[in-house]
Amino acid sequence: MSQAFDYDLVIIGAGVGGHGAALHAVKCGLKTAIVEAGDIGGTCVNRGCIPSKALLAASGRVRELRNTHHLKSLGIQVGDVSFERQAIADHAKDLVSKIQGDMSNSLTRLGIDVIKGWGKLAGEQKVVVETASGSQMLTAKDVLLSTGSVPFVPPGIELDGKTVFTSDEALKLDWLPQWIAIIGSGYIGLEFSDIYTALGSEVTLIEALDRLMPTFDPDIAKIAQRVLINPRDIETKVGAIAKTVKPGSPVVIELADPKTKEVSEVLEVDACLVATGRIPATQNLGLESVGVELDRRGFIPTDAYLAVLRNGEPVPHLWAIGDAMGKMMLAHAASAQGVVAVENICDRPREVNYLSIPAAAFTHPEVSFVGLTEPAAKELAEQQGFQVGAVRTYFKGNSKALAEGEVEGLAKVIYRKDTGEILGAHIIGLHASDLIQEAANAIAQKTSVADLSFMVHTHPTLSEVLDEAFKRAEVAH
Ligand SMILES: Cc1cc2nc3c(=O)[nH]c(=O)nc-3n(C[C@H](O)[C@H](O)[C@H](O)COP(=O)(O)OP(=O)(O)OC[C@H]3O[C@@H](n4cnc5c(N)ncnc54)[C@H](O)[C@@H]3O)c2cc1C
Ligand SMILES: NC(=O)c1ccc[n+]([C@@H]2O[C@H](COP(=O)([O-])OP(=O)(O)OC[C@H]3O[C@@H](n4cnc5c(N)ncnc54)[C@H](O)[C@@H]3O)[C@@H](O)[C@H]2O)c1
Repeated sequence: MSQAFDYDLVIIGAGVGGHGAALHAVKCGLKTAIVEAGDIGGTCVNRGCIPSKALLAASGRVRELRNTHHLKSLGIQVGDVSFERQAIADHAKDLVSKIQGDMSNSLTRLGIDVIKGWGKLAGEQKVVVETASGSQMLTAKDVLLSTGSVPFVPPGIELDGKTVFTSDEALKLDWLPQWIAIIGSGYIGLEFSDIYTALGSEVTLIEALDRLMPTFDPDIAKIAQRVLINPRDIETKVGAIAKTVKPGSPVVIELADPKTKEVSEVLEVDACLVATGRIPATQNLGLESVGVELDRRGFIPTDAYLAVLRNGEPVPHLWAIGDAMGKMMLAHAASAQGVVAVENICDRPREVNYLSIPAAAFTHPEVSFVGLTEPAAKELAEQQGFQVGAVRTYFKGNSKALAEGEVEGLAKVIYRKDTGEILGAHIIGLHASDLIQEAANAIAQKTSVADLSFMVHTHPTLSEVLDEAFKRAEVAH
């Protein structure tokens, strides 16, 4: 370490992004400190991935055990299935404390200084931390910003945290409303529709765009509508914005046309979950002390190497990752960026390949994807002059899915017909979130579908759904 600085690296924000960066920094021999104003683990561990997956796991079991038709087809009968709301909530809470504790221990075990307080830049290579016992100035050769994001609440929507709330409160599962409106059909809207309907609530899903799940590949969205929405107690309002939401009993929601803003309908429900996206937590970070301006949407501007930009040029020794820079708001994207930023700090230039980063919605069944949708792949093909192939394989033709009696599902692989390179893969079906990894690795390594078709998959497994797609792809020789 250079003697001129307190640390080689100071990281502001100990979410999964900051944590991943800190662990890699130690591996690279950097003397590291991490500053955290709230709970170690940030959104993902405390108010995101972890508690939501715990609620999905428990509510998913309730759904499964109440599906007498499915159980009967396997020769099983069960009596009445009941659950304790508070016990399910405690499962999520306990998991959060366990993982938060494990993360804190991993930092201290590796000799990383954890400084509790609000961190902000105080000029180049300087961070000031407002701690409970006063302010502390730190100097560092490099500074990494990983301050994450918070829920976005559109104007006109009033939160009270009890009847109108965001995922921050919903994850506590303090009560189960009989009728809940969920605004937004993105990841949070979809996962919470799964949780609430499994536990017996009626859901009204409100989406501003003209189709539900607007970011999914159209074929997948169609099946998702058929298996995740239609058979459940979910009413949908598509092409409608929640213009105003007033908390209380009942919660009153004015729906309006997104273009004219004219009120078209008024709903009275027991509760409302606002799941309309997230905004970066980038205020009061002292960015002005180094002359950096946030972009139009409040994200920290960065280049491909994750260096923070000032008037389009990298600021020396200042880096940003994760939800705060907003390239892909996912936990594993944030930690991958953390590793890449540290590599760049160590003068080993590296970029993140976003096309190979998979994403999943952990509904029942799950939805996952990596790379481009078919319309996006076709657009690229037109620009670059190549042909796109798309193969679809169905879970109903897979022995393992048949044995499980879980046959709803589709895998779709989109590829270049000339090179066989995979451009995108999309799956809906049992364990889709695990299955997508093979396609993600293939994209990262540019493996052709022709080569993948020779790789041997265990029989009988769900992985054969993708195997069949690789074998059916037609690549020019
Ligand atoms: C309900 C929900 C479910 C989700 N599920 C998934 C999922 O299944 N899979 C997935 O990949 N992603 C999921 N996400 C997204 C995921 O949580 C985020 O992408 C991820 O947490 C981003 O990590 P980060 O490190 O960039 O930021 P964060 O996790 O938000 O961490 C930032 C940290 O910085 C701290 N901080 C901020 N400013 C300062 C400051 N000035 N000084 C000191 N500390 C500061 C904050 O307190 C926070 O702890 C989910 C999100 C939500 C809301
Ligand atoms: N499984 C996962 O990986 C997972 C799970 C949950 C959250 N997340 C992350 O958290 C972030 C936030 O999730 P999210 O679901 O809130 O955001 P999102 O951006 O995925 O979806 C928000 C949806 O709300 C709609 N919308 C916005 N304003 C509206 C309005 N006024 N009325 C009606 N509809 C409106 C949008 O059109 C969009 O479809 C995402 O970026 C996601 O990456 C990931």
